[in-house]
Amino acid sequence: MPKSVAILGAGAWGTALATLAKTNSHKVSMWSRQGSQTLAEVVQGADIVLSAVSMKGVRSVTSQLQSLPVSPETIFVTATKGLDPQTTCTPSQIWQETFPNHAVVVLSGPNLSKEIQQELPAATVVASSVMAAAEFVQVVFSSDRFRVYTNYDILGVELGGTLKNVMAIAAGVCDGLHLGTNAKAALLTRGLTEMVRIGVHWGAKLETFYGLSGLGDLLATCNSPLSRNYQVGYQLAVGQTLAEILAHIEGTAEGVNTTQVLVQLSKQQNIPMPITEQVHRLLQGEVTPRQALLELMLRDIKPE
Ligand SMILES: NC(=O)c1ccc[n+]([C@@H]2O[C@H](COP(=O)([O-])OP(=O)(O)OC[C@H]3O[C@@H](n4cnc5c(N)ncnc54)[C@H](O)[C@@H]3O)[C@@H](O)[C@H]2O)c1
Ligand SMILES: O=P(O)(O)OC[C@H](O)CO
Repeated sequence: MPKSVAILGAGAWGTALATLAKTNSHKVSMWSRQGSQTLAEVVQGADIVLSAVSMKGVRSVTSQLQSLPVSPETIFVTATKGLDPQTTCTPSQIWQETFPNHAVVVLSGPNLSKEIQQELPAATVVASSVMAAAEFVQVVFSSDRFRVYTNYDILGVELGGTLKNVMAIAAGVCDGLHLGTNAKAALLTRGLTEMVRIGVHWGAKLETFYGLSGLGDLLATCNSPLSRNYQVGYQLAVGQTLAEILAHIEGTAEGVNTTQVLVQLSKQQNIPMPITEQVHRLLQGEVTPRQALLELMLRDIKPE
């Protein structure tokens, strides 16, 4: 039975998700700031409203939607991977706070949009406290090239996709400096430890970080030149400035803003995040990539 899917944000990810829903014969309408249709027209009668706007647009889009008549049955899906710099909220927290009576679903996983547009196989996770809503979204997007799993742990699924962007910047640096496979394995493993440490402290489930939305997305993003966050790290390592990189990058590298928010929170809450801290200092221009590496290697020795 075809469903009506409204996609907000016509960037790389919104467009790829629209393709997946259309391939399953659903009725898809898209909204973007530059588009010809109004937000009201696009969301009218939608079974699913899926947001793939970048973090900086989430507040503005939710508040525009709040004043529109949206059916109480409509499910909101968020596919944004970031943290709000003003409130440090995750995107799903903003959606749920704006629409407390609606089901909110997080969609997150190892999903490089260019590979999905090339029709390569991929898997993802849809998480919600309302399992019927997660299952509805699962059916709408599942196909022989996109395998969708459900999960109850909204926060864990959302944080996996968000926190790995910081590690992807570090991984790009690692590859740009040609530090080798041993170094990369150490970085990703210790990076995952850091993601787990803060995520579990905030209430996410440990096991979620070892699934598709955690380890899965970490592996995809940290090993692919298609990742914009990886590109930021790689280009810093080969001598470009952050301003030069951001001026030329195609799309959004959420990890730059996420690092800022995370460092602030980890300091306030006294959670050690050494890799994130060095990524932050590098993005601020306080250390060179080689100095950041040395700082990490020369930390006090300790048990694993
Ligand atoms: N591209 C991917 O492979 C991929 C995969 C999974 C998740 N994501 C996540 O999805 C989000 C979007 O990524 P993308 O690659 O599509 O980025 P993009 O830069 O290609 O697109 C971002 C979209 O957000 C919109 N937007 C930004 N600010 C807005 C505002 N104030 N009001 C309304 N719309 C606004 C832009 O117009 C654009 O349509 C990011 O959080 C990203 O981490 C991306
Ligand atoms: O291009 P990136 O770095 O935003 O990564 C895209 C997706 O998050 C990969 O799952």
